[in-house]
Amino acid sequence: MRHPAGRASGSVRVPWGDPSGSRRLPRMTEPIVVVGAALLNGGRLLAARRSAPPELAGRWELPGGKVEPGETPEQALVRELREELGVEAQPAERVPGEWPLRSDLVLRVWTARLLSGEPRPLEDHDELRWLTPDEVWDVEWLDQDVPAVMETVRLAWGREGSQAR
Ligand SMILES: Nc1nc2c([nH]c(=O)n2[C@H]2C[C@H](O)[C@@H](COP(=O)(O)OP(=O)(O)OP(=O)(O)O)O2)c(=O)[nH]1
Repeated sequence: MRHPAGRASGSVRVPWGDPSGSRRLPRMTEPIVVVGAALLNGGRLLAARRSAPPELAGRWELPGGKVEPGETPEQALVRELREELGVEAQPAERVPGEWPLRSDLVLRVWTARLLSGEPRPLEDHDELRWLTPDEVWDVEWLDQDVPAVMETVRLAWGREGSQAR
């Protein structure tokens, strides 16, 4: 029996129903990288509250967005912070780890330094907060961001990212 996927994708050969007997496996697609900025200034971390889509609205995240083709994650971070917050920032250090967001998206985080401007929620967000280490768990982060924020806290402030509020 020929699998429907075999008909749908002309260029990818599947081992079943292939008269040439090719054993090439279907190509796996790489997830799109979403770069999150752990923007730090004066010992505080910037958190942004999403305004869309409805299933994410009201929850807090690290500002950023998808890396576009031909861009490095660091370039994407600078572009996204300019677009979303109207600031100039400089990426500093990669926060170790990566966190799946959906099957096709993965979150990677860099710390970043604010170079100029005062962040304003221009796109995708309706509120911003600069959080001290003691306030970092006062906002309701997106569930998938919690481990990323824990690692960020560890790297930036050298403490355990305990979720104790
Ligand atoms: N920026 C950002 N997005 C996150 C985080 N956590 C999380 O689940 N996401 C999700 C929300 C979105 O589905 C996706 C990022 O898309 P986006 O809408 O912010 O990125 P973008 O500006 O490049 O989007 P687009 O409208 O151009 O497609 O990742 C996070 O900490 N930061």
